[in-house]
Amino acid sequence: MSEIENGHGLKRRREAITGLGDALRLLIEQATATEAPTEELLRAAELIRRAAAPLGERVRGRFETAAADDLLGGVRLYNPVTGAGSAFAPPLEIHRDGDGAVGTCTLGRAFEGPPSFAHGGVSAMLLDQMLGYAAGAAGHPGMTVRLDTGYRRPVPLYTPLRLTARVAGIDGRRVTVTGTITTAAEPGDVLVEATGVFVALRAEQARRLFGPVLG
Ligand SMILES: CCCCCCCCCCCCCC(=O)SCCNC(=O)CCNC(=O)[C@H](O)C(C)(C)COP(=O)(O)OP(=O)(O)OC[C@H]1O[C@@H](n2cnc3c(N)ncnc32)[C@H](O)[C@@H]1OP(=O)(O)O
Repeated sequence: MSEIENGHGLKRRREAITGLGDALRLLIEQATATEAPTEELLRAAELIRRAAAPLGERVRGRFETAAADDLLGGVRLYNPVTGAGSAFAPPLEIHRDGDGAVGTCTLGRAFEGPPSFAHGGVSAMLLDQMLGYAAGAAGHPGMTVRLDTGYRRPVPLYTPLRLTARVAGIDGRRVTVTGTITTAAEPGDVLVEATGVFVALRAEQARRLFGPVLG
């Protein structure tokens, strides 16, 4: 019997995944910001390789969902933007807000593009997720077919950010969603704005793209 077949086991595993994600994010932040002696870097690399080895002993294949995830219930612990278990995710926390969505996150050194500011691709990634969430929350989930981003001011690192998204229009299978990034302290001062187009998949497209995953 799988160790997570009862509810308690699942809760414990999700907490463990979140704990591992937190540790990995700390590692990435420290490893990116460090000016420690070279010997320390060599020692850390060896320790990290040793820590990674047992995790690699049982892994899932490309089309297998994580045992702790609930794909149809929207639980994606390794999503690279929102996933608590993802070393790569800030993670961005998103909530519904009226007819739209609001998100919060703080970006560390690993997301740096121009010195002391976020990489533009990172802003686009955050907004893609925000806009996709707002489309889904409005009952029109789809895949991104277009994402236009306008960079008005650089996005500062180590600063709490606020992101917004709301559906601007629906045209058949196409949903247009707009969104912004500001700092939490100055929500009226838009740093990045985006407009995305999301397309609802036809049944045949969903089968072709996700059949191997959904089974
Ligand atoms: C609380 C609930 C929460 C929910 C949470 C969810 C969070 C999830 C957040 C996830 C967020 C992250 C999300 C991600 O990261 S999604 C990952 C990134 N996106 C992709 O990989 C999508 C790749 N594209 C495709 O596979 C195809 O284009 C698909 C299959 C989507 C459509 O197939 P196809 O291309 O063959 O099209 P169609 O014949 O079916 O027709 C479709 C309609 O769309 C129009 N069209 C096409 N392209 C464009 C374009 N560039 N600009 C404007 N319109 C375009 C097209 O003209 C047609 O319109 P119409 O002629 O019918 O009027």
